[in-house]
Amino acid sequence: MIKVQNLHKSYKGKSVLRGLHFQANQREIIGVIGKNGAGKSTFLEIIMTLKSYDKGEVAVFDQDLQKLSEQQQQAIRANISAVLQPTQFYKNLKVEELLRLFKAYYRSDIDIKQIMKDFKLESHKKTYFEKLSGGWKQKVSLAIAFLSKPKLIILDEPTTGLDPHMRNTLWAYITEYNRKTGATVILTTHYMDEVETYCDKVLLINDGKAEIFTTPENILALGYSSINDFYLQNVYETV
Ligand SMILES: Nc1ncnc2c1ncn2[C@@H]1O[C@H](COP(=O)(O)OP(=O)(O)OP(=O)(O)O)[C@@H](O)[C@H]1O
Repeated sequence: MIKVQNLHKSYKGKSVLRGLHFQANQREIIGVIGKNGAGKSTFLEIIMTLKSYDKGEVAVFDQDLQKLSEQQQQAIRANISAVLQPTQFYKNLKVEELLRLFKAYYRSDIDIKQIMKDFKLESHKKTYFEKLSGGWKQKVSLAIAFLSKPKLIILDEPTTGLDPHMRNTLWAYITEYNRKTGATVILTTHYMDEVETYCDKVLLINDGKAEIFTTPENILALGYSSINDFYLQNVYETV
């Protein structure tokens, strides 16, 4: 699905990624972790073809991103979905209307009633998006992301700000969607319990590189009591 070799990216001389290696196969759920500012979002945006990079190779669906025309990049984007940042555009629409709009946009055959049930959105289906709390907005954005039936789904901190029930609902949907469709899911998170419970692999970005890229089981087999314990012992706090 994705192969990244020796990826380098800097912003105005500030080096963020410095030789990152990564690979994602079909059906994998991969958690990307690392300190604030480690470069996780930058990495996801590069894979999504939203950001350029300075050096290295990034292949998505077997195609080298740097060799693609704008049109070919569009074709790749059609198979990727991401959590959309809510914009002004959402403001004057009710939850159900928004979902119907995106269903039409993606020409999706997903049943709106079903997706509202899966994400437990029914009680707010007639609420205007702008009136929802932050967590509910996040949940609706996630439901929209799944509407396009992507082969690759990229989620930047999808559970930040969600209460435990909402986190549970979201993870139930991610794992079920992954099981049913074989889609690959790559997400960033600061919750190490999510990595331990739900992810097939974990990528720790530290000093611009993949400090670790393996299964949570392999990390625990090294003797750590949890992924959180591993993180705290290996990633030094920025002071
Ligand atoms: N457009 C930009 N221009 C300049 N610097 C940027 C830009 N985007 C990100 N950066 C810098 O690059 C570094 C990595 O940012 P990035 O958002 O990728 O980190 P992150 O790991 O996702 O952080 P967090 O966990 O806080 O969300 C940070 O120091 C950030 O300030």
